[in-house]
Amino acid sequence: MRPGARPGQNSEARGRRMATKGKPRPASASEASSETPHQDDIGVEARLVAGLLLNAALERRNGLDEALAQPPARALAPVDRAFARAVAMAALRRLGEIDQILDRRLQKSPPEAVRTLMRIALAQTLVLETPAFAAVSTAVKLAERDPKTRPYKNLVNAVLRGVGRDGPGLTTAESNLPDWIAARWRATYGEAALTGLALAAREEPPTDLSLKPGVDPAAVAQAVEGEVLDGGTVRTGRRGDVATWPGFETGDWWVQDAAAAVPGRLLDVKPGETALDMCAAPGGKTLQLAAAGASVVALDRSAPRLKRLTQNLERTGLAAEVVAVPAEDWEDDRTFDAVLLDAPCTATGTFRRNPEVLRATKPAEVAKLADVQHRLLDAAAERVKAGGRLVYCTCSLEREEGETQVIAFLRRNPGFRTVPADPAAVGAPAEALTPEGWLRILPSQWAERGGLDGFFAARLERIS
Ligand SMILES: C[S@@+](CC[C@H](N)C(=O)[O-])C[C@H]1O[C@@H](n2cnc3c(N)ncnc32)[C@H](O)[C@@H]1O
Repeated sequence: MRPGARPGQNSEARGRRMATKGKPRPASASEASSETPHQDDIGVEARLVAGLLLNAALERRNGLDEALAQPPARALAPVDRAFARAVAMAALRRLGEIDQILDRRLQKSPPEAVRTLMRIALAQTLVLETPAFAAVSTAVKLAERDPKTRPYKNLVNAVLRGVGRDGPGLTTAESNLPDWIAARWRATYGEAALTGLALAAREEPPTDLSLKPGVDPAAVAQAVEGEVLDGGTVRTGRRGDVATWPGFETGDWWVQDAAAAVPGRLLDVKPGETALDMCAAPGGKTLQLAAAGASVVALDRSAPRLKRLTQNLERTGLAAEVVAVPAEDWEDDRTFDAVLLDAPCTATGTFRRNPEVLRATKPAEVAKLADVQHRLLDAAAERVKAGGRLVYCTCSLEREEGETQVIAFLRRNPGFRTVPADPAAVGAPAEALTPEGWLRILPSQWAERGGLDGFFAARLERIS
């Protein structure tokens, strides 16, 4: 299989049997340690934490990462913690399908804590292909442990054994998307694209690396058993802690999804130019601009996130002036040849890497963030020199955070015009090009190569 190719990616979104056949997969993507042991050796504590992580992700944005830093998860050995995270991520990606299977077997909905135990067990058996005896016996032990779930111990046992005996039955990939999101994407992109998005949302993505100038992509690809994509990104299906991979310590590359690398290329900075990255942390795009030889100023309102940017600069030996400030409040009168606005957004395009975004995003947030983007775009425009470029991008699939922003911006700012993108020149799928010359990258594009995150990007130029 090619690096990052998705098992089952050609299957129908509807009416598909859920289990992925074939060899058991390792415990997960970037989340899993390469030391993941046999999953049947891992005990009930890891499963308990998997349930906590799943529920934290369902409750709040960044809930999973926050819960990973809390005592129950931190008390686990690293390998058990990696397993717990992998199970929670698998459950999140396939939550709708798992609930379809459960609901067919349950006459009435059990308490949430019981459902959690069963979700966690089915994520193991049907997605990670953990041996059924390990997943079922640990679920029953966990049910027994808590007075609230104890009365349901036999139900848990019967349901899980029933799925093991009879198979999961038909499930639909679209069931994994919240209804309001599916309805939105259907209306915006059409039924076929929705199917592609739903299929993309089920799978664990490959890892993409952007390289420092002078580093040979073929050599990196060989070292990480990957391939070089159009645009120069190296893609690998390798799992485990990237800090242990060849070239990390020496700063030869940084992790950046193939789509996230497109806006930086679209800005097309030349050595000696000045560039402003207005929402820069954790810095993937700042590194690109610095690597292209620009003199870069990187702003972000979040000092903790900028710490990661500074670490990334140090590791790669690249340079930028870093300022912790809300971009619209930056008291500095410089203007720049190139300005990048990678605006805060709902991040719905990143659902492959962060499946929780689909649960955490609420409809009202789209409008709220669109207001912030509007304000930041106007602040960005003021920083562009005459004849200079502005790239606006978001990792959202919502039109209000992409196309609608640029349409409204060009109406407000007749001194700017679109410079049409050339997808091949920036490593984007050809089908991402819109009639206006912007890029609308969908996670369902490049499906045969393992997909990519969703992004919107437009290149604008100040003509007066
Ligand atoms: C999409 S992320 C940026 C990712 C970054 N460009 C990269 O490639 O690594 C958006 C960033 O905007 C920052 N942010 C939000 N509001 C801001 C504001 N008013 N001014 C500056 N940064 C802001 C957030 O802290 C967050 O780091």
